[in-house]
Amino acid sequence: MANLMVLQMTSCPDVESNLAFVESQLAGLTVTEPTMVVLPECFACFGGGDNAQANIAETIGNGPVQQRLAQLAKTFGVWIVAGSFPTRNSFDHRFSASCLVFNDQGELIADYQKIHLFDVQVADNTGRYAESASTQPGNKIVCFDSPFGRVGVAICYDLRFAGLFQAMGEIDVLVLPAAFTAVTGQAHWLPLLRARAIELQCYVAAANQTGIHANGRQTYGHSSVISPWGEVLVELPAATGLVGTKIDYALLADIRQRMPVGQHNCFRSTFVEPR
Ligand SMILES: O=C(O)CNC(=O)[C@H](CS)NC(=O)CCC(=O)C(=O)O
Repeated sequence: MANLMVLQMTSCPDVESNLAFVESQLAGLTVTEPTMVVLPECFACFGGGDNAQANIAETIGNGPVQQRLAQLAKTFGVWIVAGSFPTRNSFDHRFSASCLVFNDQGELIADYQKIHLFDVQVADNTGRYAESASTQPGNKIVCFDSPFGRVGVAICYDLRFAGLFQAMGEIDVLVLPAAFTAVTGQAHWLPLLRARAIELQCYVAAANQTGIHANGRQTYGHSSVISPWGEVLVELPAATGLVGTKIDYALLADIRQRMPVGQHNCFRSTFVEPR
């Protein structure tokens, strides 16, 4: 058996207080089987503007926040899917929105850079979002094998682009850190999550930001874990905290055996090797 958990946060610009919150939540867990905890987008720093993020950017595999996450994963014996965190490289002045995956030994075993950037006008008090001004888009699809099965990674706005998920091939779990806005989340968050779960016949573990942030932005909350049949198994509407559920591998196999959409799919990806 294995557990999938999502941590809902109201992250602020202060890194230490956000990390302290993550730590306090993990400290409350009793871990007796493999457990994966998904943190939201910008878990370490949110609402402080692009400069605040640029200031804490680290190179992948190196830096104080990554060290802290590795130590938390090891101490509490959980896999951590560390939302998005700004990472730096030498070929672009902008940072990448990276999702960093640590195993329960504290090893960094995957990193994904958000591909679709939120350059969108929303009918809220922010209005115009221009993520690509500060963020460099990623260009590689990331899936990895784990005690939870094969896991695909996407971040927030990526959720809207079905082609990305079709290209992943067969996965058992989709992890999705997000900072979905209150306005767009109300309209689209759960239907999109459920659609991805139904189409891919996989669990979806989606961790969102919630509430009102330092810059006045409001995020939607409703972090949830969805079953491969598209049911919302657990959901946290507005509060911060952890929720989760066990993965039922017999259910996964049964759904795919009865309705083998992966095999019937005439548009199946040739991009990723079949497992
Ligand atoms: O910029 C930051 O500070 C952190 N990044 C975010 O909050 C990102 C980009 S602005 N948010 C989204 O992608 C929301 C997507 C969304 O809400 C939708 O697809 O409807």
